[in-house]
Amino acid sequence: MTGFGPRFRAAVTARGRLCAGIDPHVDLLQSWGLGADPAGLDRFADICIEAFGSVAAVVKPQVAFFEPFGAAGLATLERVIAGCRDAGALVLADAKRGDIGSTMAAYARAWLDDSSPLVSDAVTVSPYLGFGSLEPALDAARPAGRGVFVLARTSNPEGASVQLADADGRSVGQRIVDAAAAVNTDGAGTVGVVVGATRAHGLDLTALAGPILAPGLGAQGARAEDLGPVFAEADLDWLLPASSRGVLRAGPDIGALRASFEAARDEVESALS
Ligand SMILES: O=C(O)c1cc(=O)[nH]c(=O)n1[C@@H]1O[C@H](COP(=O)(O)O)[C@@H](O)[C@H]1O
Repeated sequence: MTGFGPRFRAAVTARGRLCAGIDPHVDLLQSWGLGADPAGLDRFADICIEAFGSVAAVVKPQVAFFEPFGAAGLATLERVIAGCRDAGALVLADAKRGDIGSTMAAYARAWLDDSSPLVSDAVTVSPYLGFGSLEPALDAARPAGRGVFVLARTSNPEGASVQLADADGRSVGQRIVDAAAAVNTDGAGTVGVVVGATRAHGLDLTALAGPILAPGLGAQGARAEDLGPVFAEADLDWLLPASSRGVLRAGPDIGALRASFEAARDEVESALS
């Protein structure tokens, strides 16, 4: 089985470096003329699958926006995942899971195991219970060629108080990056990190050898031209900037939505070239 790293690299080489976030905020549903109900969510999902599935290297459904609809929301999320994967996109489930190892194993089954209707190509995880607690997710991801994206330096201003804290001479965020790099020495690129595009992060990412998800483009204020300076020291072939609302605001017309994604992706590619 090809590791997640090579699968990621092939996808971004073919389709470009922009992750399409699928975040069905209630105000977006309303501005698309849809109800904030299961039928509206379903229509939003269909439009996103159609607009992004065949053009984006990676799509990232934000699980939190499906959960308020209960079983119906999860059924829609299953369709988003399967529909986008069928259309050739890698699906990164933005679930930000994290728990003690035995519970982490259940999260790994949910998001990374073929037996689950939610199986995705990768999932976001939180390392707050210690990087080692993520081991069951890494063990599930590795043999399946799937990936795990670990929060390191998030795009929100509040992240600094924890992520920049000193941990024996390195920041907490740097320790997460270094732990990810140690796993990736096997060349599979199983572990990615999440580093917001919104500000200087102060991390040394040079040894990572895995993907860098960089949310914050668009609605949170980061621009394509910020990416070069913010990630000056990183290997830009691993960079995956992400935008959700900034692109989604162009809906509900499928053509306009896809054009908005493609314009943002082209801006990223020309800024990084
Ligand atoms: O893991 C993430 O994707 C993530 C990490 C981070 O540091 N910041 C961040 O905004 N995100 C997610 O990325 C998306 C950003 O959405 P927009 O601000 O609408 O582009 C949301 O789904 C966030 O939960």
